[in-house]
Amino acid sequence: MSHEPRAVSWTGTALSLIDQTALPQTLRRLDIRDVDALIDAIVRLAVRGAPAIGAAGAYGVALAVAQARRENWTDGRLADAVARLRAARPTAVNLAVCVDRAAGRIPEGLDAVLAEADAITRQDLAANRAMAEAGADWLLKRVAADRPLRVLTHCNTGALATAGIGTALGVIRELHGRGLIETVYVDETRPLLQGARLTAWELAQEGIAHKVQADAAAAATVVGGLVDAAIVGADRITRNGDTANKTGTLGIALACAHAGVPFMVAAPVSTVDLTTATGASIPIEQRGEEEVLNLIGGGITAPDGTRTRAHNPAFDVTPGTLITALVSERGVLEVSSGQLPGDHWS
Ligand SMILES: CSC[C@H]1O[C@H](OP(=O)(O)O)[C@H](O)[C@@H]1O
Repeated sequence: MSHEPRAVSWTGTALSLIDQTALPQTLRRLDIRDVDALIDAIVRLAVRGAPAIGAAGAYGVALAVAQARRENWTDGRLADAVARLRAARPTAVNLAVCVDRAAGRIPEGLDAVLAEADAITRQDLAANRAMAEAGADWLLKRVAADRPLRVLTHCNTGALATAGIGTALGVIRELHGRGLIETVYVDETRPLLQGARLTAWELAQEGIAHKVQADAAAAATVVGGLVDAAIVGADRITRNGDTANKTGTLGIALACAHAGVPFMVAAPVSTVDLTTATGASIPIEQRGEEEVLNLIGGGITAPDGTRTRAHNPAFDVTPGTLITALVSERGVLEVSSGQLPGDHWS
């Protein structure tokens, strides 16, 4: 699949986003011309995925600079808009890092900010390609099967979540391109169904065989010998290899460890946070209860009028000790064997 249309693209005067809340039923784009509209799109997951929100955040700084010029903002108002954009979602480190990179160019003017955002996009595109190849090569050597592979993935880590072909889904695309994917087990990824809606949509566009499954089925799929490997993305990776990713990832890693199935994390180095030592310090986004309860009509009301509550952490943290391979554009670290990002990617 050509990864056009891109999840995030700059039109020259506005930020054009695929509205991921409308997929798979409708492919439509949002024309974003101001910072608050972009913050809303990020919070609603109209644009989502660590590298994609990083790129969107960088172009969002350009929107803020253009808006400041149009509306005669003070420097303080511009700084406040940038700070709100940077904080739109707390877990994916890419958003803060990319907003900081673009904001650092503000003194040079709008063109310099746009140039930084373009560089971020180009770097992610190249990183996707490099990690797809490195991840596929490592996996094929590790599994050493003389047949196409059966893999499991969680959430969406494809062209919709990045500037390129994807992270974990990029590895899967590379394997498919070599004729080495038998099927992909796609976790639906409750409550927002990024797997069932977005990953299935991306795989279907390219004729990559896949089966959507309930998140609750993932452990038995792994332990039952139905997959050769699990490949997931990341939102923040700390110095010791602990990795925050979509909620449900930890359970897959535990099942893989129990079953001796390779567990691979694919992420660009822009997702590695070398300022944070362990996963205990990663801020985990807590999202609205309605996202969990909507499926059952908003929840149950007890006779005394109290209503069902919901617990909705958007991410969980997988210890590096459960990660067989961490692949980025800088190569593969066998984290569970002691190869840590803090030692190798500083
Ligand atoms: C290629 S990073 C994708 C990463 O981001 C997703 O989270 P969200 O859909 O909330 O943005 C998920 O954790 C994926 O692994």
